[in-house]
Amino acid sequence: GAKWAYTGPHGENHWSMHYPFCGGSFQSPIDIQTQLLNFDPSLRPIELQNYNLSATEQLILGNNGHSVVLSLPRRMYISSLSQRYTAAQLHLHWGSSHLPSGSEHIINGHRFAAEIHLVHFNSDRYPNISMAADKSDGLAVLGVLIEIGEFNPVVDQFLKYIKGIKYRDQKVQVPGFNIRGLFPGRLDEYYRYDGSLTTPPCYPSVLWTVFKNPVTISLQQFRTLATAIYSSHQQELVPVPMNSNFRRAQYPDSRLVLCSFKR
Ligand SMILES: NS(=O)(=O)c1c(F)c(F)c(S(=O)(=O)CCO)c(N[C@H]2CCCc3ccccc32)c1F
Ligand SMILES: [Zn+2]
Repeated sequence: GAKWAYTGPHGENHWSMHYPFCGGSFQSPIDIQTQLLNFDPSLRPIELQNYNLSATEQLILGNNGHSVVLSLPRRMYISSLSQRYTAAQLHLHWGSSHLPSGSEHIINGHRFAAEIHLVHFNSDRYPNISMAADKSDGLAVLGVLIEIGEFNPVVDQFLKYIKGIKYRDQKVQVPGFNIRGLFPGRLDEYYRYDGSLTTPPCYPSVLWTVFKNPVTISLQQFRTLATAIYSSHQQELVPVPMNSNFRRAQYPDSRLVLCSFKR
């Protein structure tokens, strides 16, 4: 599709020119206002199957010009939703080295340092993610908020290879690891709402789950994430650093944001 960016003439205020859904309803991310949440007792703990990958499994870590993306094997899936949602990839959104504030979802106006998204598609109904991406029940994305603090040894399982994907379209192989370790301890405490892809084509096709409890990465790890990669190709004359790759909060409209926990 047409090229898009987070700043400049192809920045988010221009996305709807080539991607009409970006100007539509049910857009993500949003500012989660905790005093407006609706507790929903039917929201069960998230159950993840086959997330503990062996080191003999090789994953592809890539730079797609918009984010750092880790491919995930299809045997990983979410089993606690009404239909099976099979893993496709995980990617991150972050700030810049002098502004460690780049999560997409914000809580009461507070932006966290970064955010991990694990993208899944409804494999009960669609053969692959491309067929699912524009369907209202097509995708389920799990969001994990990241704040600066203790070093994160699980994030480092892929972050330590980031120097191999400095430029757009570069890829490296990464040994498998326990992807469950990227999540906070409590998979029963989360926010839930109907939203969209946060990048073009912005399809309103995502069942969003954002975990209440953030995880940490160290300031050094954050600086590596925020300074190591470029959204431009290696042969381009002007290297474009990749940082602040987050979309601003969208209008909630009349959407209800549910939560799986009281207080
Ligand atoms: N924040 S977000 O909404 O979760 C989110 C991103 F931010 C993001 F950059 C990507 S992307 O890297 O593919 C860049 C352009 O879509 C995706 N892609 C998903 C949905 C679109 C179709 C597709 C096809 C194969 C694999 C992944 C995906 C995305 F879902
Ligand atoms: Zn994302």
